[in-house]
Amino acid sequence: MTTAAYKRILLKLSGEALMGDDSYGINRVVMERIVAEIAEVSRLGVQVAVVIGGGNIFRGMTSAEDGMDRATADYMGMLATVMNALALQDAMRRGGLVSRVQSALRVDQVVEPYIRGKAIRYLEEGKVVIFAAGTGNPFFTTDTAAALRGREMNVDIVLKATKVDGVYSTDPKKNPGAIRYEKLSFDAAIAQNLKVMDATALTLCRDHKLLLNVFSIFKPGALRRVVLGENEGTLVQV
Ligand SMILES: Nc1ncnc2c1ncn2[C@@H]1O[C@H](COP(=O)(O)OP(=O)(O)O)[C@@H](O)[C@H]1O
Ligand SMILES: O=c1ccn([C@@H]2O[C@H](COP(=O)(O)OP(=O)(O)O)[C@@H](O)[C@H]2O)c(=O)[nH]1
Repeated sequence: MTTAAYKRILLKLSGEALMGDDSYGINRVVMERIVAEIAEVSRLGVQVAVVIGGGNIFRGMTSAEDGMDRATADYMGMLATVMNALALQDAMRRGGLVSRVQSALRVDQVVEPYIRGKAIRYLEEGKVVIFAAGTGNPFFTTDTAAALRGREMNVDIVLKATKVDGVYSTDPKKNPGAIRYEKLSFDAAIAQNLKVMDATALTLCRDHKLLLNVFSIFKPGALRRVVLGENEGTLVQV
C-alpha cells in the first residue's frame, strides 16, 4: 500500500498549463491528462484543493501595459479564472471526480461563493474544491491566492504546477545553463528574485511556514511523486 506524505494539498494550476502547446484557451487533451493525474492522488486518499489561474485567457498586467486601467484588467483576469474553473470542473466530472467550485468574486448564478467552512467540509468528504477568482482583489495573483487558500485550508503543502520542473538559478526558458535546486529556502528565493512565484506569495508561505513544491505539470506522474514525498521538482521551505 502506497502512503502519501501529505493528507491535504493545495494545487496551484496555472491557466497556461491548460493550453498545452496551443497559444490560447483550453486544450481538451491536456485538461483530461491533468484531471487523470489529480484523480490518481485523490485515490491515494489525499484531500485536494485547487487554485486555478487565468493566464491562458486573460492576464491583467499585459492589458495594463497596453493602456487599460489595471484594476479593470485584473477583474477581467479573475473572471477568466472562473471560466477555467468551470471547464476544470466539467473535465473532472467526465473523469469521475466530484468537485465543487467556489469563487472569491460573486457570480451566484454560476458558482457558489467562497465559504471557508464549507470548503473544508467538501475536502473532508473527499470532494475536490476548485477556488476561482484568485483572492478577489486586483493587484494580486493566483499564486498569492494559492498561498492564502492553502493557509486557510490548513494544507500540508502548496504545490505550484507550472511549465518548468522546479526552481532554477535563473529562468531556464531563457538560460539553458540554469541549474535546478532540489531544495531552497524562501529567503533565498526572495533575495535572489527567482521569479518562479511572486514575492507576495513566497512571503505568505514563509511567514506561515507553509511548505511549497514547484514542479512541472507536463511531466507524467510528477504530481503523484511529489505527493508521495519523492524527490521531484523543488521543495521550498523556511
Ligand atoms: N529562477 C527560475 N526558476 C524557474 N522558473 C523561472 C525562474 N525565473 C523565471 N522563471 C519562469 O517562471 C515561469 C513560471 O512562473 P509563471 O509564469 O508565474 O507561472 P504560472 O503561469 O505557472 O503561474 C516558468 O515558466 C519560467 O520560465
Ligand atoms: O487575486 C487575484 C488573482 C488574479 N488576478 C488577475 O487574474 C489574472 C490571471 O491570474 P494569473 O496571472 O495569476 O494566472 P496564471 O498565471 O496562473 O495563469 C492575473 O493576471 C490578474 O490580472 C487578480 O487580479 N487578483
